[in-house]
Amino acid sequence: METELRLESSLWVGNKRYRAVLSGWHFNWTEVDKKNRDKKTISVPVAEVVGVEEGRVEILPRKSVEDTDKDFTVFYVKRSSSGSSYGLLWRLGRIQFSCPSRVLRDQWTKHLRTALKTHSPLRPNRLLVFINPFGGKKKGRKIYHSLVAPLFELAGISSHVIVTERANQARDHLLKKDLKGFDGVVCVGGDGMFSEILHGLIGRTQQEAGLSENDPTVALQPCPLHIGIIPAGSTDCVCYATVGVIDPVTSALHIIIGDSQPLDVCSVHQASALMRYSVSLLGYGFYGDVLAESEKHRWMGPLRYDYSGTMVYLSNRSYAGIVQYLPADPLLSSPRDRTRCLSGCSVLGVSLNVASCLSFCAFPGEWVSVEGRFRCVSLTCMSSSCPKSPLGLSPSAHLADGTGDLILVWDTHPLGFLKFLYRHTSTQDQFDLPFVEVHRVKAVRFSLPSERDTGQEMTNEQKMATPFLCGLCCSKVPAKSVWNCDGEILSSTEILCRIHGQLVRLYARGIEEGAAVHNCGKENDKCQMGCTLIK
Ligand SMILES: CCCCCCCCCCCCC/C=C/[C@@H](O)[C@H](COP(=O)(O)O)NC(=O)CCCCC
Ligand SMILES: Nc1ncnc2c1ncn2[C@@H]1O[C@H](COP(=O)(O)OP(=O)(O)O)[C@@H](O)[C@H]1O
Ligand SMILES: [Ca+2]
Repeated sequence: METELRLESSLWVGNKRYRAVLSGWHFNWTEVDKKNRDKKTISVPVAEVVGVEEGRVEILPRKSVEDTDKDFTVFYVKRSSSGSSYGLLWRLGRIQFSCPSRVLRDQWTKHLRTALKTHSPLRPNRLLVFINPFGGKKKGRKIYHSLVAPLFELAGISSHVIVTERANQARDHLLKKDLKGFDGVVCVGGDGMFSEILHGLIGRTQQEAGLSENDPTVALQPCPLHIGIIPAGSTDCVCYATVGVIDPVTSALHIIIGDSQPLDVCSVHQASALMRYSVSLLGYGFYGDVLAESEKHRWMGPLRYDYSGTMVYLSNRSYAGIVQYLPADPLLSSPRDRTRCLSGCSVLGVSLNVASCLSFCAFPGEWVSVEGRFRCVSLTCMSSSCPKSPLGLSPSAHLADGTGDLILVWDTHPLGFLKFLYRHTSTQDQFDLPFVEVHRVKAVRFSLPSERDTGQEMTNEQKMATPFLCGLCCSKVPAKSVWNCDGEILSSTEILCRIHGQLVRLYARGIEEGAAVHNCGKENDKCQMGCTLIK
């Protein structure tokens, strides 16, 4: 049995005396003062101690060390509300203690360091860091060197940094180079950069396990290395949906303390070839068109999505398609149950087993099939919340339950579609519209109806409702859209998608919410459930 590391003594902070206690999972200190009648204690979980240094140490604005005999400095995670976002910002807290003797100081630093190792086994020692210098507002390098690297250094993490010189360099490195000695891979960039790391690590893991990624029925091997995301992109959806804020310091602290969040991944196949993996948005129709349009305007930076979104909305397109899906167990959860997947969420699941995946061919009866014209067809393994849409594409989706949410938006009047889109920016239910359906699924297949049905002439009504782009200059609606797969355009339209439960792990812990109302009626720190009602 593990022996409890306990240490208790009087310590000084400035000219005030404190009772400091290290016991079990916590380190806390209480001012010993008659005026502190309510005995206000600051308590830090040992797992959230970032580092312990001898002497009086500061790291911001730059590192300074006053090497004294009887002092030690503790750095820890301090939370603050993030204002506009749902999650909490993490900042580096610092406290400098003075001991009556050097012996006691050494005892404190030794005990705290041992406790750290015992209580957070997943803390990384060595990281491989990829920086995309062109992501988002092109600030990746600056963000890493000024905000993240000093924290890694403080925590004793050594990192090998690669600033990418081309697209797919990070993916290729992970597929081919020696990864021995690394505990995790960090990407500094956006969802596209994350996707490179995802493909590199999943591919490498399957190669080493001798599994074929091209076979959609194969049970893929989970990746051993953790992934950390330092947000420096345009949408930063994966970071937002797993941490709750877009903040490099918060993300760096999650990496340092070795937080671990499993994540579902969707594999996308065409015939018997793997096309790509997706974790956030796999979208056909509106989201595919927005991505295709936005690629022409990359020079605009993150604003390209706002511009292209407006243009594509005004082009008023819908597309014919056949969607088949394998529903998940409705007794376990539903995309409309108004729960949210928050830190400590208990809605977990495993991957679709091989037999039920094969049953797509063998037992078509389990699959549901719908056909018609759609504004958009989207599949997401997580909420896909992002700063544009704080509750996301599917607010009750779960990060690690082995399912995805399929959102079908049938063709509708332009104002109806605008209402649907607009609801993503507030807490209004975007699924509570007559032309929208949402299904929790384990697999999806998309195909096109026969050719003569797709190149339809525009009706006069459609022409009137289409004041820009194709409506004014063309007489045909484009026959097909493209798939937006986490920000990459897929080269095929007809695809088979399968959700793999918990295929990768991130240095994150899900969204920590400030003042939330829980299903169990208890407050945040007492709730055992993890899931809360939508605010
Ligand atoms: C009238 C107001 C309309 C607001 C619509 C809001 C809907 C927003 C949902 C966004 C979901 C985003 C899911 C994430 C997608 C990213 O993977 C992808 C690539 O990101 P990056 O690598 O950072 O460039 N981003 C997009 O495809 C952008 C979609 C924007 C749609 C308007
Ligand atoms: N050095 C580079 N030059 C050009 N493209 C790159 C480079 N490094 C990464 N990329 C690619 O840039 C794309 C977008 O990167 P990302 O970091 O997601 O930024 P954004 O969120 O602005 O799209 C990714 O698909 C990635 O493959
Ligand atoms: Ca999921």
